[in-house]
Amino acid sequence: MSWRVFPGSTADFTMRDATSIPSVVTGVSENRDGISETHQEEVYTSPTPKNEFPSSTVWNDVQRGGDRSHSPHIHDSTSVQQVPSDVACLESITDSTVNFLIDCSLPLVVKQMNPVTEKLVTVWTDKYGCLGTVVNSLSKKVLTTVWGVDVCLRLSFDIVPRLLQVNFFDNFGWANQPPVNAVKLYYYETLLVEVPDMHVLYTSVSVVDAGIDVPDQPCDFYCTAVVELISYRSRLLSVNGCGYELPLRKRARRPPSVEFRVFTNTKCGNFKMVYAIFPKPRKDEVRLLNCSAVPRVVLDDLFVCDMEVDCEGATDEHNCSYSKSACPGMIESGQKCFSVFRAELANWKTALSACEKHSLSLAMAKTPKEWDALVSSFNISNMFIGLKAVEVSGDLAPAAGAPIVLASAVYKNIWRWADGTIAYNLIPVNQSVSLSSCAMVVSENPVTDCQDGTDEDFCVFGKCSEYKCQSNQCIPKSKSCDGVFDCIDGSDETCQKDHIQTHVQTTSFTPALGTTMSQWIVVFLVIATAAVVGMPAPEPGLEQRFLQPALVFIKNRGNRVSSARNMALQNPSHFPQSDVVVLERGEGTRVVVHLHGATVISWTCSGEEQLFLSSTSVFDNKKAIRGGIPVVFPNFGPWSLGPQHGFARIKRWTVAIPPMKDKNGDVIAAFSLEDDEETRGMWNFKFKLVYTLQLSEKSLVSSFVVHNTDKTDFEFTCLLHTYFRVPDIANTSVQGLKGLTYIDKVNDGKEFREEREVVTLTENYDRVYKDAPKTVVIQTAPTRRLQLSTCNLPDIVVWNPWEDKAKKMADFDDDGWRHMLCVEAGKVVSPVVLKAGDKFDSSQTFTLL
Ligand SMILES: O=P(O)(O)OC[C@H]1O[C@H](O)[C@H](O)[C@@H](O)[C@@H]1O
Repeated sequence: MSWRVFPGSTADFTMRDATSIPSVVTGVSENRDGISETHQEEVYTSPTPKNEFPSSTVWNDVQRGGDRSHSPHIHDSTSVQQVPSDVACLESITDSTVNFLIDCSLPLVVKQMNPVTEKLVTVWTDKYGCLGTVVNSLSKKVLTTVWGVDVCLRLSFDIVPRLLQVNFFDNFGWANQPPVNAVKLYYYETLLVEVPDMHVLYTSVSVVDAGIDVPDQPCDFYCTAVVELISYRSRLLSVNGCGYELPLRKRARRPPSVEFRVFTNTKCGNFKMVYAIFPKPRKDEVRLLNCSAVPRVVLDDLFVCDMEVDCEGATDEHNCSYSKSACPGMIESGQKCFSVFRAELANWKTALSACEKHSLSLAMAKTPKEWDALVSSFNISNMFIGLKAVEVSGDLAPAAGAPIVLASAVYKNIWRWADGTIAYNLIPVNQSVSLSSCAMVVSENPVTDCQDGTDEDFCVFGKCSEYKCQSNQCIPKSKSCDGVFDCIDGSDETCQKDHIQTHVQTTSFTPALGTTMSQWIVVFLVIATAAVVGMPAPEPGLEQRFLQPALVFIKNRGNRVSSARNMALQNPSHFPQSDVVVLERGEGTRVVVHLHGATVISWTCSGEEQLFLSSTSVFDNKKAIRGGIPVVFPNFGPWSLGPQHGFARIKRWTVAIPPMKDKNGDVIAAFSLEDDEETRGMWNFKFKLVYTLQLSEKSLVSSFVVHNTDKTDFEFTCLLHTYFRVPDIANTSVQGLKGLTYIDKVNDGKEFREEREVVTLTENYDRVYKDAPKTVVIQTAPTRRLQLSTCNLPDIVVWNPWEDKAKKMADFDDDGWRHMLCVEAGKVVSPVVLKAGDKFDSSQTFTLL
């Protein structure tokens, strides 16, 4: 059976409440040949249309990661909408495929086969919001959501099995198949994403095993593909970093599309496919994407910590494991910092101008050694290099058969390194390449001897009389704090002018002094294939070989450093400067506090992040932050007077003591919260909370003090709700709880005695351990242990929602439960009774062992 709705078709579509019970009605439509056919359709009718669509739980699910502030509504359930006469919204429906075109200015109604009942399910959009959702009528699960603003996008699907979650927005989306009971559930599935002309599709596919590995064949893999659809004739699909055949196929049709297919014979577990479509940059352009509107689930998969700057402000490369503190957001190698940009560069000149546009210099190599060092350092087989062009005389011409493809045919030059060695394995300078990037040196110790121009061919540092970024890049003053990221590390938009002024030094980044770059020619080589796994450590002695800033290269999109997942969000530059306070101890040790709830959102110790922060956490200064260390006060758990866990975590705190270093280099800061009309509306007492953080080399002390500033006594419970970041929940444990009585909140609050020395978690876990010892030890990774010492916080809650509950939480990553463990010290079993005028002191100390 196939369907097509023509302009003015007689087929009608009933708007209905998806939560009501469907009835089956017969409808009329026309098939591809224009012949009327009758069909059965599930129609939902509801006398009282609801405002939620289709139900809050499902809607929240769809919302995950998206920043969709307005909530969709459903039309009058009784109204009948017709496809407008001037647009054919619905292209075709076959028994296996629905194709629909969304025009955002018009209401849209389409239909889809219900794969289970094989009856049609009506699909509708919000009238002018261009929202469409396909709901599986049996499971009530949203299968598809389309959302457009002014882009029309065509999507088509094969039959979508119930367990496939598909979230398509106008230019990004994701589909994933969640594992059920840790058993793989595969169908033959195809998703087609059609990409408009002059756009680039970024996509990634990951297959994560659902717990059952075939021996010797671990299933997990992660691939990122950048698919350029320049011409529909081109069959090239650029897929890098995959040791497996990627189930992606480019279709030679117009408009170009990419097919993602999972085969039933795949032995592994669930999969995820994420895509984003962006306009293709012009050839001479390094275009950074405005990632602020891209959901985190998409960002994480496609861009974060892949050693390549994709987003404005380089927010995707902040706080990555490869980046040392000397190179914020950049790759450090040989005492230099590199940023790699994706660009549509055809030749050296466009690379150079693209680099200059970012106030950076094109990196160059002078010797084969530098070349080798860079190749090995970045684990890339081919790159662009800088060479000197020298007039050739006959006897210097390359020997016959030498593996040299020289541009000399064009320029009558031969290419040599600065030390005179002939450069081999080159391709002609005028060879155009379709996909490339440039690396730029943006930070280095000042090369002062270069400034007189006598001894160096290249010098990338000069005076910065303008605005100096924290990354040492020099940009025009007018570009700082103008709402646009110009510094690689985004530091020009933190607007800490005073602070930064004091750091402006006499060196910065301007192109060559003394010698112009035009004396050199850079040849672009195209990467064939390479897999980059993490960031290789620089070779010993590398710095000596880097006499000069190195070179320009293109980089494939390598495997992601999974441990860096989501960590970009824990970088303070993600937030308005007024919202976060940073306790910076140096050497990669710092704490970031969001003033919303005085929530510690990051604690890095020697560069290693200790805290989990959900990538779908909402930062709207209203909702509690999901992760870090929220402060729970004056009530732990559900509260009849106000929100769960009280109001402290959702109030804006004041900075009582800004970050200050003591003589040991430790950093202290304090935050306070006092009662106001809103708090008294829930809990009618006057109070003052003082929350002090002290960051040492290996420890973080959080002291929590409650002052009763009221004339009457009050009672409260409180807790520091720490989310630890763990590579794998399976490898975590808590020691020191043996013999304690615990309240099992997932078992009707019954009490049990903990018999285990080493408490591990294998399921939804929500236990309140009463009267815990002052010290427990938390194993957050096989090689990472922390000690938790408490004072006046006698109870310890151990919590992990596990898979099902995590999925139901809108602000929790689907697989976030694997990567977090909450160990929460508090006073929750019995309340603190605090007399008028009195104070309650408590603290917790985490020390890395
Ligand atoms: O979702 P939230 O309100 O942040 O609460 C998260 C969790 O906090 C604590 O660990 C409680 O013991 C749990 O019962 C609760 O689910």
